[in-house]
Formats: sequence, structure tokens, C-alpha cells
Amino acid sequence: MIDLHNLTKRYGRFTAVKDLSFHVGKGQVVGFLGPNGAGKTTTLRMLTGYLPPTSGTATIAGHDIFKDSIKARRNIGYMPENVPLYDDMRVREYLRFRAQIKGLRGRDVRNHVGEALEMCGLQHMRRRMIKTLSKGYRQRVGLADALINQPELLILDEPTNGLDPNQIRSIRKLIKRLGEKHTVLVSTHILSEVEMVADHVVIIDSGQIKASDTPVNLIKNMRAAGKVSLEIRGDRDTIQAALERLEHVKKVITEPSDDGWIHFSILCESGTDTRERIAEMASQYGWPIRTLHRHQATLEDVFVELTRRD
Ligand SMILES: Nc1ncnc2c1ncn2[C@@H]1O[C@H](COP(=O)(O)OP(=O)(O)OP(=O)(O)O)[C@@H](O)[C@H]1O
Repeated sequence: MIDLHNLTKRYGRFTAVKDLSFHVGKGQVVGFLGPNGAGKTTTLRMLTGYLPPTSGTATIAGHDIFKDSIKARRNIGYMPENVPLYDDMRVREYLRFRAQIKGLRGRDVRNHVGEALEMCGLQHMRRRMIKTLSKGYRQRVGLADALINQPELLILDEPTNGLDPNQIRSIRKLIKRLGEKHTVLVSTHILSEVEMVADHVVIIDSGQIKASDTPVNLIKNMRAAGKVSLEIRGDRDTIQAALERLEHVKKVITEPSDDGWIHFSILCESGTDTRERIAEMASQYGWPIRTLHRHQATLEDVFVELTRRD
């Protein structure tokens, strides 16, 4: 559905996106992640034909977005980061207007607007002036607009930006529902969102791809996946040396503590579980344990590991 090949964007001498290549299959929900300034919006704006690339190519449903822009764009519903809306229009009136701009006529306008209102939970708001809507409902109007010509591909730039946790939840449900019928490329900072809705994740930093895989594989392959936290009493150096001798243990880190217990983070080979061995060892030497916990890595850990600056 989407193919990027060495897509590059320079603003003057600054390279915002560098040789970006990835593929999004039909029907996939893909999370597009990266820290502030990574180049997400620049990439999405190029994909939607709003910004010409410096070099490289991108196709949407087989149409080159730059050479065959109109055909490519017919397949796209785009929700930009800050949805521009006409404040003095009513919700349904605005969506009808947008439907007409997108080339719909007659009964199609009414039907498509009705479906988009229903899909986005806006039926009861259809007569409200846009300027009186909360941020969450404004986002929904933006989504309804992106959906209106029933495109195969939805490109959503931070759809949950600035929303409260309840609104985030309802947009997440909506994205999940949209993923049943559409291919979705969604950029967001809310990593738990992506973990729940995406089949595939692309992480970029400084305009370049850092990782591209399923959320499950990303988590499985990361260093923190094998981290165990231990709170124990005894002689620190003796315990540390004993831990370091255990099979599958790669590194033992002493964490700061001021409660008389020694706190260790134990980095193990991914996919191994050393907790039983640690418990056996502690019992053999008579070292009391307060906590022995295997860290469940999240997409947030993957993100931090791949993009942190320190
Ligand atoms: N028109 C422009 N002229 C010059 N530099 C720009 C322009 N637009 C974006 N940039 C720079 O390009 C880089 C990438 O910006 P972009 O908005 O694509 O990042 P982003 O990943 O979407 O960030 P955020 O998560 O903060 O929205 C940033 O350093 C930004 O300052």
C-alpha cells in the first residue's frame, strides 16, 4: 500500500529525513514513532503530497505520490497534527463541505457524511458549531474528514495529541476499529497506544530508521527484555560476584538505595529467566530477599533504548 524508497528531505543544509525506506502492506496498522524533531511530520507530509522530497520516491497503491499525485491522493485520508477546521461551521455542514471538495456529489455526500459521523461518534454533535467543541471532539471531526471519501489508507499525525486519558482511550478504540477496514499509518508519542493497536512499528530518529518490526519482536529483541530487579540483604560484593557467576547473566548493576537493602538490576540474555537460580542461591547462602522481579519490557523501553541521547 505504501512504499518509500530512499526518501530524503533537506531544509537548506539541514537533513530532516534521510534515505528513508519502508513498506506498509494493505490492511496493516503501522505505528510511526520517533522523538520530537525526528522527521515524522516531514515524512507524512511528503507521503500525502504536501511537501516535495529532495530525493527518493514514494508510491501509494502503486501510484507515485509526486508524478501521479492526484491518483495517489485519492487513496489517502490525511489527518494532520493540528487539524485545521472552520470554527464558524457546524459539524455536519463542515463535513458535507469537505466531502464536496473531495469530489463527492448528491446522495454520496449524505451517505458518506452519515457514515463518518457514526464511525467517529459524532452523530449527537452534528449540529454543534465547531468552535464550541472540546479538543477531543475536534480531533474526531478531523478523523471524520479523513474518512469521508472512504480511502483505503489513513495517515494520522499524532491523533491523540493534547487529549486527556479518556479521550485518548476513545480515539484508540476508534483507530482499532478503523484498522479493520483501512490501512493505517499513525504517528504518535503514546507508546502504549501503538502497542495495543499496531501490527508493525517503524521507529525513526534524526530522520533515519532505527527499527522496523512487530511490537512483539521489538520487545523480545531488546536488551531490557531480560532485566531482573533484586532487593537482597548481605555483603554487597559477595552477592554481586555470585550473581555475575550465574549462567545467562550479562551484567549486574547496583542501584542506589537508602533503606538497608541492596538493590541490583541484573541484565540477562534475552529470553532467559534467572529468577529461580537467584532464589536458590540466596537461600543457600541465607541472604534474605525482599523483591525478585522480572522486568516486562514495553515498547517504551524499546523506544528509549533506540533513541536516547545519553
Ligand atoms: N519548514 C522547515 N524548515 C526548516 N526546518 C524544518 C522545517 N520543518 C521541520 N523542520 C525541522 O525538521 C526536523 C524534523 O521535523 P518534523 O516536524 O518532521 O519532526 P517530528 O518528528 O514530526 O517532530 P514532533 O514530534 O515534534 O512533531 C526538525 O528538526 C524541525 O525543526
